[in-house]
Amino acid sequence: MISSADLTKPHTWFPFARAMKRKIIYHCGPTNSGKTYNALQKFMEAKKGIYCSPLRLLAMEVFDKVNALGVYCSLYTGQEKKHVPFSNHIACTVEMVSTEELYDVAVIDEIQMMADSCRGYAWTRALLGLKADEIHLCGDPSVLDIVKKICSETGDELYEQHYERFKPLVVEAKTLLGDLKNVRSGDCIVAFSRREIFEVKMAIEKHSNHRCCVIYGALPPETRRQQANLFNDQDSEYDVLVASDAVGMGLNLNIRRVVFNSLSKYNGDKIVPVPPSQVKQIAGRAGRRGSRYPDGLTTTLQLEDLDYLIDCLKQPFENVNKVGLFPFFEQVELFAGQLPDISFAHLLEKFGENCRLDGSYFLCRHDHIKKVANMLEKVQGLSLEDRFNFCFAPVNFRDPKAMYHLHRFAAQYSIKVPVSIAMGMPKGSARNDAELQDLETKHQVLSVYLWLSQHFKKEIFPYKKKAEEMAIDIADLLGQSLIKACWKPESRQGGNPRPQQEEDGHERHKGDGYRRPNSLVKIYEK
Ligand SMILES: Nc1ncnc2c1ncn2[C@@H]1O[C@H](COP(=O)(O)OP(=O)(O)OP(=O)(O)O)[C@@H](O)[C@H]1O
Ligand SMILES: [Mg+2]
Repeated sequence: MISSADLTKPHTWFPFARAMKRKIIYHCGPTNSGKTYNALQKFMEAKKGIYCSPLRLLAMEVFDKVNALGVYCSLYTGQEKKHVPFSNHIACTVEMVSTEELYDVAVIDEIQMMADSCRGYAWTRALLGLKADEIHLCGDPSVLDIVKKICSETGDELYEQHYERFKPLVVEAKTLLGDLKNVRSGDCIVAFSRREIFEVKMAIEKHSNHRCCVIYGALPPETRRQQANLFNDQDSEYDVLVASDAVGMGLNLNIRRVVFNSLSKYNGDKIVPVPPSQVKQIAGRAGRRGSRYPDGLTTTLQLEDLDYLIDCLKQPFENVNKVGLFPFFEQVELFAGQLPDISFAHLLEKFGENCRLDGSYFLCRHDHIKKVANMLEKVQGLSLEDRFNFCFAPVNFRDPKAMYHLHRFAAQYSIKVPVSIAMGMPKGSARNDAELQDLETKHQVLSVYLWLSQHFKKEIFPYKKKAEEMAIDIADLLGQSLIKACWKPESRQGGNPRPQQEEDGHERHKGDGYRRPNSLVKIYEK
């Protein structure tokens, strides 16, 4: 009989944070309502502050913005550390936040991600564990109740600050009538697979005078940023953006109208309707304050999708009643003591079956971790802790080449030889989709190398500098390739579109059924 793994009372895991009485300010509201802006003001005014971002791209954006305003700020993500001398401020990705360091002000952006089925634990950990006198949470109202409950357990004071959208989002009932010729300058066409994105780009460039930038999950943040800048730049000829839900979070883009190419997506298993919360978040990208288009519009390509769009926008934010947790290594290690002879993947499975949780928490999905654990099973000489750490490397497990390199890194690490990059630089920008995918994979591999070099002893990953240089060059080549891309996309394995990768937010809410309203509403207020 195995005794259970205890994940109850997670607030007691952070005794130092519990010894403080923290002031928590929840900036609560829909997209484009100034939540992050206001929280960042407090961050910048603080003597010592930390900003926790859902995405590398957003962390980089805050890093640039804050430094440009004269507040020295460092950047800390899984892949890079940019230390700015004399800085007392850090912009980091939420997974990287330290619960050891003391801060005056912390910002946790997109707090509703606590309920994300895969990454939720990182937000929960930040909220429970941050040692900051003042913590600003930014997000929609879906986790407000559960945050209240958590604060009553932790003994922190909670203040709410509610926001409304600066300008209402207007639904265009006309739609594009199924014809991409009807796109206009400032449109962002949203498609949910890489393949669809390139098909849309090709069709628009073939049948109109518009030129398209693209943003999707497999592109490095630097390339996404380059594409976003090109689209935002009024003087460039690139006036249309074709993007996946990778644009859904926090980015400031000059979008006049968000047009949904379709409203269903592959969730890693089957094609499902896009959940309303996500539709709202993406549609909310249109019409940002201070941008060229302060009034936002949204619509669909096909008339038959319009009802679902309106229905999603009308739905109130749902109330989440559980948020994510994942054990620390020490908790897994303690559990492993009872099962000395089983594989790591099996151990994780047993942990999942036997763990006890309080009613407000769920154990985050860890299929990705198990896949890596299985692949590394045969690599001898890795300690339990090494395996645990390798499994968190941000690898796209659907990409066999990337998995091969991760395996190789682990194998070299296990025999304690310096881990090599062993990958040549491409000769130039991509001339077809296969070459483009190759660039994406190469960047992925370098990104994993850089991540490992930050999470393991430096001496074992001595080619960090080289990997950084190569990653910059490849991101650049990807940018150049996208500018001239006009080829038909190829399928990856099996032709299924890929679900979003790690950083782009996972399926958050289940069971959002497809319902059609009877009436058509043209103006939507939130
Ligand atoms: N008081 C303000 N003065 C000037 N600009 C502002 C102000 N408040 C917000 N903005 C600008 O409006 C835009 C939207 O604000 P912000 O990013 O804070 O919205 P948000 O509520 O965090 O949206 P999202 O949910 O999409 O992250 C940003 O470009 C921001 O700089
Ligand atoms: Mg924001």
